[in-house]
This record gives sequence, C-alpha cells and structure tokens, in this order.
Amino acid sequence: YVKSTKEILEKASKERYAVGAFNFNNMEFLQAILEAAEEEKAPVIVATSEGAIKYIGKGDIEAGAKLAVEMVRTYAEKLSVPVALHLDHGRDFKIIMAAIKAGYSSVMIDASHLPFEENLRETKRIVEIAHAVGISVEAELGKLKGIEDNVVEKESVLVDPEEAKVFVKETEVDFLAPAIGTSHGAFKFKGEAQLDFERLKKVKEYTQIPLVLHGASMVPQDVVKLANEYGAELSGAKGVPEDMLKKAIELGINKINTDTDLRITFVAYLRKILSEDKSQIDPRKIFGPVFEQVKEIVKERIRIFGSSGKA
Ligand SMILES: O=C(COP(=O)(O)O)N(O)CCCCO
Ligand code: NA
Ligand SMILES: [Zn+2]
Repeated sequence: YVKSTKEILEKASKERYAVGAFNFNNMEFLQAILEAAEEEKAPVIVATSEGAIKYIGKGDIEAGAKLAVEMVRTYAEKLSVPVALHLDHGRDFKIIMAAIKAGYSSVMIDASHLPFEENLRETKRIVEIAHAVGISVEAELGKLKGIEDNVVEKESVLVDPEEAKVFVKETEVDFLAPAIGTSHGAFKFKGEAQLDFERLKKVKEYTQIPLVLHGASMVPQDVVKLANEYGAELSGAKGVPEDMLKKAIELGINKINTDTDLRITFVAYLRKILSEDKSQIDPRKIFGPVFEQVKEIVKERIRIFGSSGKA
C-alpha cells in the first residue's frame, strides 16, 4: 500500500534500521523492486531522478511524473508492504513542483553544490512549499565526488556537523543526506573504502532526524566479474562494503540510496542471457530472467539494511 516517506523513515529512525530507496527508470525495474520488498515483507522507497522523469515522459516532465506516480500506485495498492515514491536529487524548481503536483510523497532538494547560505535558502524555500501541501523534504550537506547529473564535483567535501545542526533547525527539512565519503556510480574509491563515521555520529546527535546515505551501492565483485566475462568493461569497480553499511545504519542512517547495484546486475545478466540464448527474440523471455536477478539483489540489500519483516 502507499505510505508517506516521512512515516516510513521516522519508524526506521526510531527502531534503528534502514529502508532502501531504489531508483527506477522503467516498468521492469519498478516491478523487481516492489516484488523484492513484498517477498521480504519490508517497507520500501522507490525513487526517480530528474533524468528518470524526463526519460519516462519522453521529455514531458508533467507526463513523466504523472506516469511514475500512476505506475507506483497501481502496483503498490496490491501489496501488503508500505511503498513511498520519492524525487531523487531534485535541482530544477519546475521538476520539483511537477513531482509534488503529480503526487510524490517526498522530494529531495539537492543544492549542496551551492555555498552553505544559498543551500540553506534554497532548501528553506522548498520546505515551505512542500510542507504546505503535506510533502516531506530531503536535503544534502557536503559534496559527493563525481558527476551528479550536470554538476561535476572534483573532490568530496565532507559534512560539517555544526553546520548540519543549524541547517536542520533553520530549514525544518525532514531528512538530511550528510556527505561522509561516498560517491555515485561504480567507482567509488580509488584506494580503500572509507567513511567518516565520527561525523555521521555527530550529525545524528545534533539533528535527531532520519539520515540518508547516497552513493551506497556495494558493487558486488561477483556480479562485476560476470559482466566482464560477457564483454563489459567494469574493471576497478568498487562500492561500499557490507560492514561499513551496517555501521552507518547503527550510527543513524535510515534511507539508503541504491541505483548502481541494480544497473550492474541488469547489465551482467542481460549480456549473459543474450549470449546464451541466441535465438531468443521475445523481450519477456529476456527481461524475465534478468529482472529475476535484479529482484534478488534488491532482496539481499533489504536484508542487509535490516528492514526485512519491518513492514
Ligand atoms: O545516491 C544514489 C545511489 O548511488 P549509487 O547506487 O550509484 O551508489 N542515488 O541518488 C541514485 C542516483 C545516482 C546515480 O547512480
Ligand atoms: Na534522495
Ligand atoms: Zn544520490
């Protein structure tokens, strides 16, 4: 059934577990994510980036947001687990408004590339509008390295816990994504994986609100190996190790954004199936087994997050 992001995350924060926020761009990824949550009896957040809304709507933002909402509602109303739809990395005011109007449960205003005062002002503005219509808001402090849509951050800038205290108090934002060393995509760390747990602990203590980990994909090496065996070129791919995810959850992370793990699984098994079943031309016979694997990786992550059975 459909439930608000805020209710899902406040329960998770109280009970110290995390809920997956899985990105989708099409029907099959959405189906796999929702089936995984249902089988794990877990609450789940499904998310679209701004790019996903444009992709679903073929450039028409209102249509894309509307179709995303209707797909999620149509599937979710049949499920026994709570489902929320979230706008990931909102930056464009028009798209954030389109998501709110279409019926998203929560929106992220990602203004973390701006100086603190501007990020605070932008976030405050979206919070005022969203709260007026019962929608919750996520914001980001600090910078993730790498490319976030059209903003390239050369170095990650870790969150300042003192700034986080002021930011949350001033903006009344509902969830905060503190940058603690992760980055988007499959190549997260040059050397050893490293997260700043000290900062995370302080941010939780100072803000007492649900926290979000971006760039949290684990990039399982067996799946990377499989993809490479069938012609992908993903050497050096590295994600967040399981023990670090679990420690982050203990310290107060309640929403874990995951996109890359689903993408890598999709690519590995699509390559494998196409190379093995050379006469297959029915997309359902190709996508069926591929998304069965995507569902399994989502179930594995839901179990690691501790949200299995928490519906
Ligand atoms: O923080 C995340 C998830 O990051 P990832 O799955 O790449 O670790 N997201 O916001 C998902 C969209 C970013 C593109 O992957
Ligand atoms: Na987000
Ligand atoms: Zn992100």
